[in-house]
Amino acid sequence: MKRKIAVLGAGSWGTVLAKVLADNGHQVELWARREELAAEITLKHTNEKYLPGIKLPAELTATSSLAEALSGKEVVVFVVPSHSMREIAREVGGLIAPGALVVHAVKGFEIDTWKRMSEVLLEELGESFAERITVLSGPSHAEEVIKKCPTTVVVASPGQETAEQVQMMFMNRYFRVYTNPDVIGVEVGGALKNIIALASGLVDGLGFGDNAKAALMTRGLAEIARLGSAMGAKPITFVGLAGVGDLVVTCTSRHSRNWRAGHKISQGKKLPEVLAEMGMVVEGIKTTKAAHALARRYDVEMPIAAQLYEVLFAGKEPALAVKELMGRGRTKELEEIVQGW
Ligand SMILES: NC(=O)c1ccc[n+]([C@@H]2O[C@H](COP(=O)([O-])OP(=O)(O)OC[C@H]3O[C@@H](n4cnc5c(N)ncnc54)[C@H](O)[C@@H]3O)[C@@H](O)[C@H]2O)c1
Ligand SMILES: O=P(O)(O)OC[C@H](O)CO
Repeated sequence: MKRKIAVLGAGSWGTVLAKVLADNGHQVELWARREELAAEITLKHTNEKYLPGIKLPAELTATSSLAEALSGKEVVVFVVPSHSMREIAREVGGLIAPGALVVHAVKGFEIDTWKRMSEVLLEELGESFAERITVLSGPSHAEEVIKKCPTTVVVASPGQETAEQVQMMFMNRYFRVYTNPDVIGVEVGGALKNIIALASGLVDGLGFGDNAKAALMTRGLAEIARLGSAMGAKPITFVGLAGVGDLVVTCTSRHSRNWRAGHKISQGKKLPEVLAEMGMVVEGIKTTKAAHALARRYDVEMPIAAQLYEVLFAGKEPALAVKELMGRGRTKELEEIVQGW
Protein backbone atom coordinates (compact mmCIF):
# COMPACT_ATOMS: atom_id res chain seq x y z
CA MET A 1 0.00 0.00 0.00
CA LYS A 2 1.44 3.37 -1.01
CA ARG A 3 1.14 6.05 1.70
CA LYS A 4 1.30 9.82 2.04
CA ILE A 5 4.07 10.42 4.57
CA ALA A 6 5.57 13.46 6.31
CA VAL A 7 9.13 13.16 7.63
CA LEU A 8 9.88 15.89 10.19
CA GLY A 9 13.59 16.75 10.34
CA ALA A 10 15.86 17.11 7.31
CA GLY A 11 19.20 16.34 8.94
CA SER A 12 21.18 13.24 7.91
CA TRP A 13 18.80 10.62 9.29
CA GLY A 14 15.50 12.32 8.40
CA THR A 15 16.64 12.84 4.81
CA VAL A 16 17.83 9.23 4.48
CA LEU A 17 14.64 7.75 5.96
CA ALA A 18 12.61 9.96 3.61
CA LYS A 19 14.67 8.58 0.71
CA VAL A 20 14.08 4.97 1.83
CA LEU A 21 10.33 5.66 1.87
CA ALA A 22 10.46 7.42 -1.51
CA ASP A 23 12.43 4.46 -2.94
CA ASN A 24 9.57 2.27 -1.73
CA GLY A 25 7.11 4.28 -3.84
CA HIS A 26 5.48 6.30 -1.03
CA GLN A 27 4.62 9.96 -1.51
CA VAL A 28 6.99 11.69 0.91
CA GLU A 29 7.37 15.29 2.03
CA LEU A 30 10.24 16.37 4.27
CA TRP A 31 10.00 19.18 6.79
CA ALA A 32 13.19 21.24 7.12
CA ARG A 33 13.53 23.93 9.76
CA ARG A 34 15.38 26.23 7.36
CA GLU A 35 13.64 27.48 4.22
CA GLU A 36 16.89 27.41 2.20
CA LEU A 37 17.37 23.71 2.94
CA ALA A 38 13.76 22.91 1.94
CA ALA A 39 14.34 24.75 -1.36
CA GLU A 40 17.68 22.95 -1.92
CA ILE A 41 16.05 19.52 -1.44
CA THR A 42 13.06 20.30 -3.69
CA LEU A 43 14.88 22.16 -6.47
CA LYS A 44 18.43 20.76 -6.50
CA HIS A 45 17.68 17.32 -5.00
CA THR A 46 20.63 17.60 -2.63
CA ASN A 47 21.27 18.14 1.08
CA GLU A 48 24.92 19.17 0.89
CA LYS A 49 25.43 19.99 4.58
CA TYR A 50 24.27 16.62 5.89
CA LEU A 51 24.79 14.30 2.88
CA PRO A 52 27.53 15.82 0.72
CA GLY A 53 27.73 14.63 -2.87
CA ILE A 54 24.45 12.66 -2.74
CA LYS A 55 21.66 13.05 -5.30
CA LEU A 56 18.19 12.61 -3.80
CA PRO A 57 15.15 11.31 -5.74
CA ALA A 58 13.37 14.02 -7.74
CA GLU A 59 10.02 12.93 -6.24
CA LEU A 60 11.23 13.83 -2.73
CA THR A 61 10.07 17.34 -1.89
CA ALA A 62 10.57 19.47 1.20
CA THR A 63 8.88 22.41 2.89
CA SER A 64 9.68 24.62 5.87
CA SER A 65 5.98 24.82 6.78
CA LEU A 66 4.83 22.19 9.28
CA ALA A 67 1.19 22.70 8.24
CA GLU A 68 2.10 22.05 4.62
CA ALA A 69 4.21 19.01 5.48
CA LEU A 70 1.38 17.42 7.47
CA SER A 71 -1.51 18.27 5.17
CA GLY A 72 -3.26 15.06 4.06
CA LYS A 73 -0.57 12.74 5.52
CA GLU A 74 -1.42 9.27 6.85
CA VAL A 75 1.96 8.74 8.49
CA VAL A 76 4.22 11.18 10.38
CA VAL A 77 7.87 10.27 11.04
CA PHE A 78 9.71 12.37 13.66
CA VAL A 79 13.49 12.58 13.11
CA VAL A 80 14.32 15.76 15.02
CA PRO A 81 17.00 15.94 17.75
CA SER A 82 15.72 14.69 21.13
CA HIS A 83 16.05 18.19 22.65
CA SER A 84 13.46 19.56 20.22
CA MET A 85 11.00 16.65 20.22
CA ARG A 86 8.49 18.14 22.68
CA GLU A 87 8.48 21.56 21.03
CA ILE A 88 7.88 20.10 17.56
CA ALA A 89 5.31 17.54 18.80
CA ARG A 90 3.42 20.33 20.55
CA GLU A 91 3.45 22.46 17.42
CA VAL A 92 2.13 19.68 15.18
CA GLY A 93 -0.24 18.07 17.72
CA GLY A 94 -3.40 19.60 16.26
CA LEU A 95 -2.24 19.14 12.66
CA ILE A 96 -1.86 15.34 12.60
CA ALA A 97 -4.85 13.48 11.14
CA PRO A 98 -6.72 11.54 13.91
CA GLY A 99 -6.06 8.08 12.37
CA ALA A 100 -2.44 8.73 11.35
CA LEU A 101 0.45 6.47 12.30
CA VAL A 102 3.31 8.13 14.19
CA VAL A 103 6.89 6.86 13.98
CA HIS A 104 10.03 8.27 15.61
CA ALA A 105 13.68 7.43 14.95
CA VAL A 106 15.23 9.58 17.67
CA LYS A 107 17.91 8.21 20.03
CA GLY A 108 17.80 10.21 23.24
CA PHE A 109 15.82 11.28 26.31
CA GLU A 110 14.09 14.56 27.05
CA ILE A 111 16.37 16.96 28.94
CA ASP A 112 15.65 17.21 32.68
CA THR A 113 12.54 14.98 32.75
CA TRP A 114 14.62 12.17 31.14
CA LYS A 115 11.45 10.81 29.54
CA ARG A 116 11.65 8.47 26.56
CA MET A 117 10.69 9.95 23.19
CA SER A 118 7.48 7.90 22.86
CA GLU A 119 6.41 9.18 26.30
CA VAL A 120 6.93 12.76 25.12
CA LEU A 121 4.98 12.06 21.92
CA LEU A 122 2.13 10.46 23.81
CA GLU A 123 1.87 13.40 26.22
CA GLU A 124 1.80 15.91 23.38
CA LEU A 125 -0.36 14.03 20.86
CA GLY A 126 -2.81 12.50 23.34
CA GLU A 127 -3.96 9.05 24.49
CA SER A 128 -5.75 8.35 21.20
CA PHE A 129 -2.27 7.78 19.69
CA ALA A 130 -1.24 5.24 22.35
CA GLU A 131 -1.42 2.21 20.03
CA ARG A 132 -0.09 4.08 17.01
CA ILE A 133 3.32 5.35 18.16
CA THR A 134 6.25 3.30 16.88
CA VAL A 135 10.00 3.64 17.39
CA LEU A 136 12.52 2.75 14.68
CA SER A 137 16.06 2.03 15.88
CA GLY A 138 19.09 -0.18 15.26
CA PRO A 139 22.56 -0.11 13.66
CA SER A 140 22.10 2.34 10.81
CA HIS A 141 24.53 5.05 9.79
CA ALA A 142 22.88 7.47 7.37
CA GLU A 143 26.06 7.57 5.25
CA GLU A 144 25.69 3.85 4.45
CA VAL A 145 21.89 3.61 4.07
CA ILE A 146 21.98 6.41 1.49
CA LYS A 147 24.32 4.20 -0.59
CA LYS A 148 21.91 1.26 -0.19
CA CYS A 149 24.41 -0.73 1.89
CA PRO A 150 22.58 -3.69 3.51
CA THR A 151 21.12 -2.45 6.81
CA THR A 152 18.88 -3.98 9.47
CA VAL A 153 16.71 -2.07 11.94
CA VAL A 154 13.94 -2.84 14.41
CA VAL A 155 10.54 -1.21 14.94
CA ALA A 156 8.73 -1.44 18.27
CA SER A 157 5.16 -0.53 18.99
CA PRO A 158 2.59 -1.49 21.65
CA GLY A 159 0.50 -3.08 18.87
CA GLN A 160 1.93 -5.84 16.63
CA GLU A 161 -0.33 -4.75 13.77
CA THR A 162 1.01 -1.20 13.92
CA ALA A 163 4.60 -2.47 14.05
CA GLU A 164 3.95 -4.63 10.99
CA GLN A 165 2.45 -1.73 9.05
CA VAL A 166 5.56 0.34 9.76
CA GLN A 167 7.80 -2.65 8.96
CA MET A 168 6.16 -3.04 5.52
CA MET A 169 6.36 0.68 4.86
CA PHE A 170 10.15 0.90 5.35
CA MET A 171 11.33 -2.57 4.34
CA ASN A 172 13.07 -3.16 1.01
CA ARG A 173 16.04 -5.04 -0.47
CA TYR A 174 18.68 -2.93 1.27
CA PHE A 175 16.72 -1.98 4.42
CA ARG A 176 15.53 -5.01 6.39
CA VAL A 177 13.11 -4.26 9.24
CA TYR A 178 12.33 -6.53 12.21
CA THR A 179 9.54 -6.01 14.77
CA ASN A 180 9.81 -6.17 18.56
CA PRO A 181 7.05 -5.46 21.12
CA ASP A 182 9.49 -3.98 23.66
CA VAL A 183 9.20 -0.21 23.11
CA ILE A 184 11.12 0.63 26.31
CA GLY A 185 14.03 -1.69 25.47
CA VAL A 186 14.35 -0.44 21.90
CA GLU A 187 14.27 3.23 22.97
CA VAL A 188 16.63 2.80 25.93
CA GLY A 189 19.12 0.65 23.95
CA GLY A 190 19.24 3.17 21.08
CA ALA A 191 19.80 6.09 23.43
CA LEU A 192 22.32 4.59 25.86
CA LYS A 193 24.64 3.05 23.25
CA ASN A 194 25.67 6.61 22.36
CA ILE A 195 27.35 6.98 25.78
CA ILE A 196 29.45 3.89 25.20
CA ALA A 197 30.31 5.12 21.68
CA LEU A 198 31.58 8.39 23.15
CA ALA A 199 33.67 6.44 25.65
CA SER A 200 34.97 4.22 22.79
CA GLY A 201 36.18 7.27 20.89
CA LEU A 202 37.97 8.38 24.06
CA VAL A 203 39.60 5.02 24.66
CA ASP A 204 40.66 4.74 21.00
CA GLY A 205 42.08 8.26 21.16
CA LEU A 206 44.09 7.34 24.23
CA GLY A 207 45.56 4.40 22.29
CA PHE A 208 44.33 1.78 24.74
CA GLY A 209 43.75 -0.89 22.09
CA ASP A 210 41.25 -3.59 21.21
CA ASN A 211 41.02 -5.29 24.61
CA ALA A 212 39.93 -2.05 26.23
CA LYS A 213 37.38 -1.45 23.47
CA ALA A 214 35.90 -4.94 23.87
CA ALA A 215 35.75 -4.45 27.63
CA LEU A 216 33.98 -1.14 27.21
CA MET A 217 31.40 -2.55 24.82
CA THR A 218 30.70 -5.64 26.92
CA ARG A 219 30.56 -3.90 30.29
CA GLY A 220 28.71 -1.01 28.61
CA LEU A 221 26.06 -3.46 27.48
CA ALA A 222 25.78 -4.69 31.08
CA GLU A 223 25.09 -1.11 32.22
CA ILE A 224 22.54 -0.57 29.43
CA ALA A 225 20.74 -3.81 30.31
CA ARG A 226 20.82 -3.03 34.04
CA LEU A 227 19.26 0.43 33.68
CA GLY A 228 16.94 -0.67 30.87
CA SER A 229 15.57 -3.59 32.91
CA ALA A 230 15.00 -1.30 35.90
CA MET A 231 13.03 1.00 33.58
CA GLY A 232 10.82 -1.87 32.44
CA ALA A 233 12.59 -3.18 29.33
CA LYS A 234 12.94 -6.88 28.52
CA PRO A 235 16.66 -7.71 29.01
CA ILE A 236 16.66 -9.94 25.89
CA THR A 237 16.03 -6.85 23.72
CA PHE A 238 19.59 -5.73 24.50
CA VAL A 239 21.09 -8.66 22.59
CA GLY A 240 19.08 -7.55 19.54
CA LEU A 241 19.57 -4.83 16.94
CA ALA A 242 18.73 -1.94 19.29
CA GLY A 243 21.25 -3.27 21.85
CA VAL A 244 24.32 -5.20 20.74
CA GLY A 245 23.73 -4.31 17.07
CA ASP A 246 23.75 -0.57 17.56
CA LEU A 247 26.48 -0.74 20.19
CA VAL A 248 28.81 -2.53 17.76
CA VAL A 249 28.20 -0.18 14.85
CA THR A 250 28.44 3.03 16.85
CA CYS A 251 31.53 2.02 18.85
CA THR A 252 33.48 0.80 15.83
CA SER A 253 32.53 3.14 12.98
CA ARG A 254 34.28 6.33 12.00
CA HIS A 255 30.87 7.53 10.75
CA SER A 256 29.70 7.79 14.36
CA ARG A 257 29.38 11.36 15.56
CA ASN A 258 29.46 10.10 19.14
CA TRP A 259 32.70 8.17 18.57
CA ARG A 260 34.24 11.18 16.83
CA ALA A 261 33.23 13.54 19.65
CA GLY A 262 34.82 11.17 22.20
CA HIS A 263 37.98 10.98 20.11
CA LYS A 264 38.26 14.78 19.99
CA ILE A 265 37.85 14.95 23.79
CA SER A 266 40.70 12.45 24.18
CA GLN A 267 42.89 14.93 22.29
CA GLY A 268 42.30 17.52 25.03
CA LYS A 269 39.53 19.50 23.36
CA LYS A 270 36.80 20.94 25.59
CA LEU A 271 33.12 20.21 25.08
CA PRO A 272 32.05 23.57 23.51
CA GLU A 273 34.91 23.34 20.99
CA VAL A 274 34.03 19.73 20.15
CA LEU A 275 30.35 20.57 19.61
CA ALA A 276 31.21 23.55 17.42
CA GLU A 277 33.53 21.38 15.30
CA MET A 278 30.94 18.61 14.93
CA GLY A 279 28.10 20.90 13.73
CA MET A 280 25.71 17.94 14.03
CA VAL A 281 23.68 16.31 16.75
CA VAL A 282 25.81 14.33 19.25
CA GLU A 283 23.04 12.75 21.33
CA GLY A 284 25.43 10.90 23.68
CA ILE A 285 26.45 14.09 25.48
CA LYS A 286 22.96 14.87 26.80
CA THR A 287 22.33 11.16 27.27
CA THR A 288 25.32 10.95 29.63
CA LYS A 289 23.45 13.43 31.86
CA ALA A 290 20.30 11.35 31.42
CA ALA A 291 22.09 8.15 32.46
CA HIS A 292 23.60 9.90 35.47
CA ALA A 293 20.15 11.02 36.63
CA LEU A 294 18.33 7.79 35.72
CA ALA A 295 20.94 5.61 37.46
CA ARG A 296 20.16 7.49 40.67
CA ARG A 297 16.40 7.43 40.09
CA TYR A 298 16.40 3.64 39.57
CA ASP A 299 19.25 2.98 41.98
CA VAL A 300 21.45 1.06 39.52
CA GLU A 301 25.23 1.05 39.20
CA MET A 302 26.62 2.51 35.94
CA PRO A 303 30.36 2.97 36.49
CA ILE A 304 31.27 3.73 32.85
CA ALA A 305 28.49 6.31 32.49
CA ALA A 306 29.47 7.83 35.84
CA GLN A 307 33.12 8.23 34.80
CA LEU A 308 32.14 9.67 31.41
CA TYR A 309 29.89 12.16 33.21
CA GLU A 310 32.89 13.40 35.20
CA VAL A 311 35.07 13.65 32.09
CA LEU A 312 32.44 15.61 30.14
CA PHE A 313 31.04 17.83 32.86
CA ALA A 314 33.60 17.99 35.68
CA GLY A 315 36.87 18.22 33.75
CA LYS A 316 38.24 14.83 34.85
CA GLU A 317 41.20 13.53 32.83
CA PRO A 318 40.05 10.60 30.61
CA ALA A 319 43.12 8.54 31.59
CA LEU A 320 42.23 8.93 35.29
CA ALA A 321 38.66 7.80 34.53
CA VAL A 322 40.01 4.61 32.91
CA LYS A 323 42.39 4.04 35.85
CA GLU A 324 39.50 4.34 38.31
CA LEU A 325 37.32 1.94 36.28
CA MET A 326 40.13 -0.62 36.29
CA GLY A 327 40.71 -0.11 40.01
CA ARG A 328 37.14 -0.90 41.09
CA GLY A 329 36.57 -3.67 43.64
CA ARG A 330 36.17 -7.31 42.66
CA THR A 331 32.75 -8.28 41.27
CA LYS A 332 30.80 -11.05 39.49
CA GLU A 333 30.08 -10.88 35.81
CA LEU A 334 26.57 -11.53 34.54
CA GLU A 335 24.24 -12.15 37.44
CA GLU A 336 22.28 -8.94 37.29
CA ILE A 337 21.73 -9.17 33.52
CA VAL A 338 20.76 -12.80 33.42
CA GLN A 339 17.91 -12.27 35.87
CA GLY A 340 14.72 -12.09 33.82
CA TRP A 341 16.10 -13.65 30.59
N1 LIG B 1 22.67 10.18 11.45
C1 LIG B 1 22.44 8.89 11.63
O1 LIG B 1 23.08 8.05 11.00
C2 LIG B 1 21.35 8.45 12.57
C3 LIG B 1 20.95 7.11 12.52
C4 LIG B 1 19.97 6.67 13.39
C5 LIG B 1 19.38 7.56 14.28
N2 LIG B 1 19.78 8.86 14.30
C6 LIG B 1 19.09 9.76 15.24
O2 LIG B 1 18.28 10.66 14.50
C7 LIG B 1 18.12 11.86 15.25
C8 LIG B 1 18.42 13.05 14.33
O3 LIG B 1 19.80 12.97 14.02
P1 LIG B 1 20.43 13.38 12.62
O4 LIG B 1 21.56 12.47 12.38
O5 LIG B 1 19.42 13.53 11.54
O6 LIG B 1 21.00 14.81 13.07
P2 LIG B 1 21.69 15.92 12.18
O7 LIG B 1 22.64 16.63 13.05
O8 LIG B 1 22.19 15.32 10.92
O9 LIG B 1 20.46 16.87 11.82
C9 LIG B 1 19.68 17.44 12.82
C10 LIG B 1 18.53 18.20 12.16
O10 LIG B 1 17.70 18.75 13.19
C11 LIG B 1 17.57 20.14 12.98
N3 LIG B 1 17.43 20.80 14.27
C12 LIG B 1 18.39 21.15 15.13
N4 LIG B 1 17.85 21.74 16.21
C13 LIG B 1 16.52 21.75 16.01
C14 LIG B 1 15.43 22.26 16.74
N5 LIG B 1 15.61 22.87 17.92
N6 LIG B 1 14.18 22.09 16.23
C15 LIG B 1 14.02 21.47 15.05
N7 LIG B 1 15.01 20.99 14.31
C16 LIG B 1 16.25 21.13 14.78
C17 LIG B 1 18.82 20.57 12.22
O11 LIG B 1 18.57 21.75 11.51
C18 LIG B 1 19.01 19.35 11.32
O12 LIG B 1 18.19 19.45 10.18
C19 LIG B 1 19.06 11.76 16.46
O13 LIG B 1 18.32 11.39 17.59
C20 LIG B 1 20.02 10.64 16.06
O14 LIG B 1 20.53 9.95 17.17
C21 LIG B 1 20.75 9.33 13.47
O1 LIG C 1 26.54 8.98 14.37
P1 LIG C 1 25.95 8.57 15.69
O2 LIG C 1 27.00 8.28 16.72
O3 LIG C 1 24.92 9.55 16.15
O4 LIG C 1 25.18 7.17 15.45
C1 LIG C 1 24.25 7.08 14.41
C2 LIG C 1 23.34 5.87 14.57
O5 LIG C 1 22.66 5.94 15.81
C3 LIG C 1 24.02 4.54 14.40
O6 LIG C 1 23.07 3.52 14.45
